[in-house]
Amino acid sequence: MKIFVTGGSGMVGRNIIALSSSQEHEIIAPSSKEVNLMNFDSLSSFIKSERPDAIIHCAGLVGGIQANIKSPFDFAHINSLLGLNVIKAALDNNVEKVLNLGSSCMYPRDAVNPLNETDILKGELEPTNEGYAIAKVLTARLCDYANLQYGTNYKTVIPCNLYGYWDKFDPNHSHMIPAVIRKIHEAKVAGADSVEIWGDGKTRREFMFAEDLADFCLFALSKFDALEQLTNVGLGFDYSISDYYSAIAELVGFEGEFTYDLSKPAGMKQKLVSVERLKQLGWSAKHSLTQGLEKTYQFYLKEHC
Ligand SMILES: NC(=O)c1ccc[n+]([C@@H]2O[C@H](COP(=O)([O-])OP(=O)(O)OC[C@H]3O[C@@H](n4cnc5c(N)ncnc54)[C@H](OP(=O)(O)O)[C@@H]3O)[C@@H](O)[C@H]2O)c1
Ligand SMILES: C[C@@H]1O[C@H](OP(=O)(O)OP(=O)(O)OC[C@H]2O[C@@H](n3cnc4c(=O)[nH]c(N)nc43)[C@H](O)[C@@H]2O)[C@@H](O)[C@H](O)[C@@H]1O
Repeated sequence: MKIFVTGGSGMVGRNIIALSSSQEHEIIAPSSKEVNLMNFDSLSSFIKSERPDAIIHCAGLVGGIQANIKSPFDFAHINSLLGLNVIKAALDNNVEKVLNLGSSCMYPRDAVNPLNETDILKGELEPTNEGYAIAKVLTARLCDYANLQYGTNYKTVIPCNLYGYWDKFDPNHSHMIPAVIRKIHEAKVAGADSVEIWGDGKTRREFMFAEDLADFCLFALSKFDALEQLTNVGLGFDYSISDYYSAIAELVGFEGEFTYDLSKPAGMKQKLVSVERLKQLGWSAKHSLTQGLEKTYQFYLKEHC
């Protein structure tokens, strides 16, 4: 299968490309310099000339809670335009399959956990990432509407939080796990006696190793007709922020104390996605938290230290 991976130089995209090399797929993954997805005409002519069998839409402006709070307009504008362009260009060029990546932040902030795919748009969004969430809902709905109006086969997966190889370790953009790996590593190297936790540590999150999501995306393309319109991709369990800090401190060998900065934003109290549809497909993630953290820390040491 010829697959156009948008966002191929990002964390999820690079994990998909790394995994697909061992399978019989032809992957095309231009960077934004080669094909700027914000430019509809260049995107559409790229698809017209390459004629992919499928698109996995990973491209986006993506970041942690602090990045989303700082740039709500950019997160809404860029992610909406990317979604509009990719789905319209796929439609115009008769691309057979689109696998669109949503995010668990698109669920209502107060929805009962675990979050079901039927909960989308049933309540107010989380203010810290509302712009990004609106863009994600828009793109998912565009896939639904294209299928209704034109009989296409465009589907959306909704991953929980992710971490892993090729993650962002810059604290201005990082999600929690890469930020905490860097923070605790630097504290250990500096001989610091404490590390600060954002919030009270009681917030809960579900983090999946990105290589496992990449494995699911390729699995989903092979079972595309069995896929529902919306499918959560998660672990089925979560941990508190304090649990993550303790697991990373143990991995790094940091024996200091933790302090709590309650002025820091905590976002949604919990974002655990239901894995009922995932179980029906017969897929589950391979890596435990310990295994995923170990691989990510080794990657950080090799690439960033
Ligand atoms: N990371 C998470 O925790 C998480 C959780 C749930 C869902 N997701 C979703 O998974 C997908 C991938 O996330 P990620 O963590 O891999 O993001 P990432 O590492 O930030 O990668 C984003 C990619 O999008 C590309 N991109 C951005 N603007 C572009 C443009 N105008 N034209 C072409 N390419 C453009 C970037 O390419 P350049 O570098 O060339 O600009 C980059 O390769 C996103 O849709 C995200 O919403 C992520
Ligand atoms: C999947 C992503 O989820 C994102 O929300 P969200 O899980 O809160 O994003 P994260 O930045 O991963 O934060 C997760 C939780 O970890 C806490 N946290 C504790 N220490 C730190 C730290 O040092 N750095 C960071 N970054 N967090 C930290 C943070 O307050 C929040 O409650 C959305 O903003 C994105 O748009 C996207 O949807």
